[in-house]
Amino acid sequence: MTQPDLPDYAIIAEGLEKTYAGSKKREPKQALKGIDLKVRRGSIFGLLGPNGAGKSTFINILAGLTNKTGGTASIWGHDITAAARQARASIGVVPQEINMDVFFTPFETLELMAGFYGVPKGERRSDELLEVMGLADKRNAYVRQLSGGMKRRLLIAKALVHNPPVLVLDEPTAGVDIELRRQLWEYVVKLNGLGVTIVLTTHYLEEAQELCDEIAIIDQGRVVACEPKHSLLRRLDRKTLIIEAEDTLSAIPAGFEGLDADVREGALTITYRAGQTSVGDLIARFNESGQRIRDLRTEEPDLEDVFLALTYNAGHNGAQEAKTAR
Ligand SMILES: Nc1ncnc2c1ncn2[C@@H]1O[C@H](COP(=O)(O)OP(=O)(O)OP(=O)(O)O)[C@@H](O)[C@H]1O
Repeated sequence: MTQPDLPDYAIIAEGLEKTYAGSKKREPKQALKGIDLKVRRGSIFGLLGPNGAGKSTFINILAGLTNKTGGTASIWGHDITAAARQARASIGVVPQEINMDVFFTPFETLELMAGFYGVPKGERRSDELLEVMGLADKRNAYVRQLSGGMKRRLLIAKALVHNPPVLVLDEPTAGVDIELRRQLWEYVVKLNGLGVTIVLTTHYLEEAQELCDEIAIIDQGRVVACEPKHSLLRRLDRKTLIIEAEDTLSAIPAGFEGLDADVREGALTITYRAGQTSVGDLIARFNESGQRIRDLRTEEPDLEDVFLALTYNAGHNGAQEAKTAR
């Protein structure tokens, strides 16, 4: 602990396992095969993985909705089994589905939820939450009159009524248009600025890349990566150099034998390992070939490339779905 009473990690999972019991018709399913994860306090943590990787199972265990079958987990320093009540009080979960009683107003919805959590009347923050989530002017409207984006914001507010230091968002923007997604993420960043540790699952890898400072990738019930975004992106140690010549190229110039080079749309594209080859060497080779450079640029791998490389298992299409979901 660096500050009194504040844990260094908002969530710690060690060897967390879940096997769903089988039935006559169904084999038991081991959804989590020993998850080790640490979510740093104050971070925006992305939990990524193909469909069926185990993300929802993991979140449901933390939320107290599903029982683990092995390992340990703690939220804000509280063991989810030994100190279940404190652990549950430390986390708010925004579910994938919109599940609200449409006949209540946003204010009533939050008050009811606060009552459910046993928050005394004097300590409730319904109006403050409506303000933070940009819903103050909808305080007394009926939920059924709210737009999709407003409903999602209300769901976030609902998960925050008991003032949890950790907020988990399970695919909060699935099926939401780009403008609304951007708006929702602005609120999430704002909450993080107010000190809330955020864990989110998303299929939109570009957004995870933009928003998250730490990322875990889960595949088939196992963690295949868990590290700061920047080190994850460096993992591939791969860059691409694109050189446009004064004259449009029709073939790979001499000197690039043995390298991963190609001519695309008249430009030379070379993919290389940054640790082994320097841009200077590649440019020198190009000049030696007698060509003159008109323009050049480099491209670095993005989260999608890393995700695909780490979850590339036979029969998996989740990564591909993630790619097409954008
Ligand atoms: N109640 C259940 N009974 C049996 N198997 C289950 C149950 N819930 C989930 N599973 C299985 O456990 C595995 C992990 O599922 P989970 O929903 O945690 O994955 P996910 O990563 O959240 O996927 P998605 O991105 O599609 O939501 C899958 O193979 C799923 O079919």
